[in-house]
Amino acid sequence: MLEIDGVSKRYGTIRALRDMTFSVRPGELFGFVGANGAGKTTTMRIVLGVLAADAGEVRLEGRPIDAARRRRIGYMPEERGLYPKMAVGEQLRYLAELHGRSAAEAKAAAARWTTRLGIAERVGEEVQKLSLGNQQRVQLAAALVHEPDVLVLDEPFSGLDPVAVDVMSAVLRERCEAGAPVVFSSHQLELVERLCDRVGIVRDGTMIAQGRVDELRAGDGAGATVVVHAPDALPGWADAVPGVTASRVEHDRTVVTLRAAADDQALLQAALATGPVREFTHRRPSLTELFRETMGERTEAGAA
Ligand SMILES: Nc1ncnc2c1ncn2[C@@H]1O[C@H](COP(=O)(O)OP(=O)(O)OP(=O)(O)O)[C@@H](O)[C@H]1O
Repeated sequence: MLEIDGVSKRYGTIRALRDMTFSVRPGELFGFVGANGAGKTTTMRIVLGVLAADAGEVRLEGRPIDAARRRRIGYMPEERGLYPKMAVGEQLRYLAELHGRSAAEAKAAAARWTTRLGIAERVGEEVQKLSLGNQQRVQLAAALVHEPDVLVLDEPFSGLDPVAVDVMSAVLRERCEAGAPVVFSSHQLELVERLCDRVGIVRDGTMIAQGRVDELRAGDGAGATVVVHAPDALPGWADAVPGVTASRVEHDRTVVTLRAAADDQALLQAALATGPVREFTHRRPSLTELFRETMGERTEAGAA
């Protein structure tokens, strides 16, 4: 189990993290989501010891994390940490050896992961000559090549094509099934919803909601999502209706988010006032909708 417990961090006057607390269990895929600047990268850097926390503690298997335990983590940093002029295979073997693998183990692991990640033909090429997506595959191989017990990945899916997304997803799932706690940050919320066992939503350096997506849906602050097909309605017709926190157009429908506990009758009346209403159905909010709702709620709470 990887535990982040009450971690705080300032950069000068900026409070990047405030009492950041969450844990990732063995065999669990944890999605770490939040707006730009929310504190995800800072948290991951502290887990890896690249940055020191001002307060709080990171624990692995119940013990404060130290250099030896950190070597058991596979890390994909946001700034990506490869040597641009080194050949792919050489680099992976070097990184595995740096983490204590023998030369033979390093060679076998480099071959295994480059094959698994579809970059076996690139092993002799300099990293800087690869496309960005392929560099990212090498970066994932670099995080895996020492057979880590834990994975911490900063936006591993950004910039990947759909095939690479599938490969990355399958590899992360496999690592979980092998018992590793895996945490990754992402702005691709559909992907996070599809892939993750649990999700943590971070805002202004603190965790404001965490759990399975269905738990977040059932939470006190979760609103309702209503799909309305009112063909004669003008754009923005739902915006001023009491209880509505967001609305957007999806194909020919309006998808409306209602504040938790808000009544849908005002919305129905507003829809009927525009002309015929062909559909008025509640649907389970997606993680994207829950995220917007959570953010909106906090903004309102913060403004109050
Ligand atoms: N080296 C630094 N010096 C000063 N401020 C920093 C530094 N690194 C991050 N910050 C600030 O700390 C806060 C948290 O940044 P962080 O990079 O952790 O967010 P993030 O959630 O990873 O964002 P993104 O989704 O944009 O990658 C932001 O306000 C950011 O501007």
